[in-house]
Amino acid sequence: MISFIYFILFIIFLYKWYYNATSKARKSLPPSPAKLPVIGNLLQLGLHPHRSLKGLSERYGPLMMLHLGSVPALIVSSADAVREIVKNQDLIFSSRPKLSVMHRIVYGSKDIAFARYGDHWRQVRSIGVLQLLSNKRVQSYRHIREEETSLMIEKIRNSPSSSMSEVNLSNLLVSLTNSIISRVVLGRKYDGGEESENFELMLKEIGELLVTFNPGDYVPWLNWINRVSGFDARLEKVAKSFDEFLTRVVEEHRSRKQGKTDRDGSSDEVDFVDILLEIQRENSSSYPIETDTIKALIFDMFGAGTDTTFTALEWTMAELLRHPKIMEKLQNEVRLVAGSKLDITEEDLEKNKMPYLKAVIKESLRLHPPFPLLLPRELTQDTTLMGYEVAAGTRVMINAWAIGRDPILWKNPEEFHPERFLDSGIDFKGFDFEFIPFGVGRRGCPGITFAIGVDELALAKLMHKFNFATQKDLDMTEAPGHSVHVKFPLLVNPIPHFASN
Ligand code: HEM
Repeated sequence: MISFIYFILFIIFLYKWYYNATSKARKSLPPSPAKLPVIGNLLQLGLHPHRSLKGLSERYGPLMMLHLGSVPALIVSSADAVREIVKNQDLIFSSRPKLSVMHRIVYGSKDIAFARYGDHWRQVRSIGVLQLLSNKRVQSYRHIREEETSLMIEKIRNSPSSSMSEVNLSNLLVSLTNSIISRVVLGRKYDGGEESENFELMLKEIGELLVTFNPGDYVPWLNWINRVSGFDARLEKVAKSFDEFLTRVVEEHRSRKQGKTDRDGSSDEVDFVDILLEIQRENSSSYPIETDTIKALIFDMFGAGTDTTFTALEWTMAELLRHPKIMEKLQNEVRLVAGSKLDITEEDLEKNKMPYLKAVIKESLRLHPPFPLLLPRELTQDTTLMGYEVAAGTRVMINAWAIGRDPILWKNPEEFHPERFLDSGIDFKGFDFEFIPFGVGRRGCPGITFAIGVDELALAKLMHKFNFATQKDLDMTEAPGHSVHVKFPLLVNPIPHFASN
């Protein structure tokens, strides 16, 4: 009998010990919503993951762990957690996961945006920051921004429907950003003709593949679905066409350098392809740059640069159309600076001559960051973050959209109120963790100067030249996707402003 009692006591002891040990371990993991077998929390992401994740983080906290199929994902939804990452652990949070579509398109992640952290990324990032996107280089393309924005104004003015019915402003903004990036990167525009149509179709197809749910990225043994559904075949086809296009672009630039051909209608200025080929020719670095890397970098400039720059402008215009008083205040500022001049130039934007314009763009980026979840990161080492243990290999998603609407950080966060940025000193360069539309740390966006240069000038010119009938009930529904657009194109009624025309 006594041995039986000892046996029971021993079992109770074992149970208590096991319970304590496991609950201790459980306590140190970030909280997690319940998950389904195989697919984990994938269904909980919904069509607009930034919104669903904000809802979940209000229940589970600013650091939570989800399981996207078999991929563990840490969701970061507070400025404090971002501060802790950037200040103390940036290095181990600076890699990217392998995403199959991008990996195939950019030659096995040889670009900047999707390269894993390491020597290759350091090399291409420094080329991007120092050679392609430096302030000086961006400044040298000023005439392209001025010409293309003037062309957009002309198109609106000459549009047959102008002042009578609707102009599709979204299309014009896409075409503006595409034209600027094409001229800067490739040396010429692709507008009109078969080549341009193919180019646009390729970009569209890649965009569609990127937003198509890819089960193999989350549950590797479901990879076969992509083969059966035709997804893999589509990806192969567009990757091949894009490679053929980029090969032609590179060859054209090489032979032009050797004096073999003249480019029709293009200027002699140096574009990004010229710069990259020059770096390859010089071969001065210890890390020679392959032609595939050049092609991957060209893709990056389009992939990371066009959609985002256009989306930021589109949301800004959408908010202005809904807020007539704010639009009027902005028009007054721009028209006052322009004075009797017929055209706004970049000089008019220098030295903070248009503080309200800057505040309007910031406020729009706060409410509508084009990449609401930034770009995904991957943790390279086991770590402890704010008391929670997180394992190497965990995907990290930072909800910039939720942070920009956090009521603890922002007064009336859902309101479009640009005045909050006047005299506040808060900027988007990655040092103010409550406002991070361009990301943070080592992997933060290197294209800020480029993007803001285009957006400020385009917005100032639109405000200078036109009045727009306001649309208080404008549909602000978001389209699903990695970069989040207004779902329906902006149709506007521009009325030329007499004094500035
Ligand atoms: C309003 C416009 C833009 C927005 C909102 C934006 C936003 C972002 C964000 C959120 C990231 C990820 C940052 C992170 O992981 O912390 C990023 C990365 C990047 N962006 Fe931008 N971007 C814009 C325009 C541009 C432009 C115009 C270019 C180039 C022409 C560009 C090139 C890149 C590149 C190369 C990366 C990858 C950086 C890396 O992984 O090291 N972006 N951008």
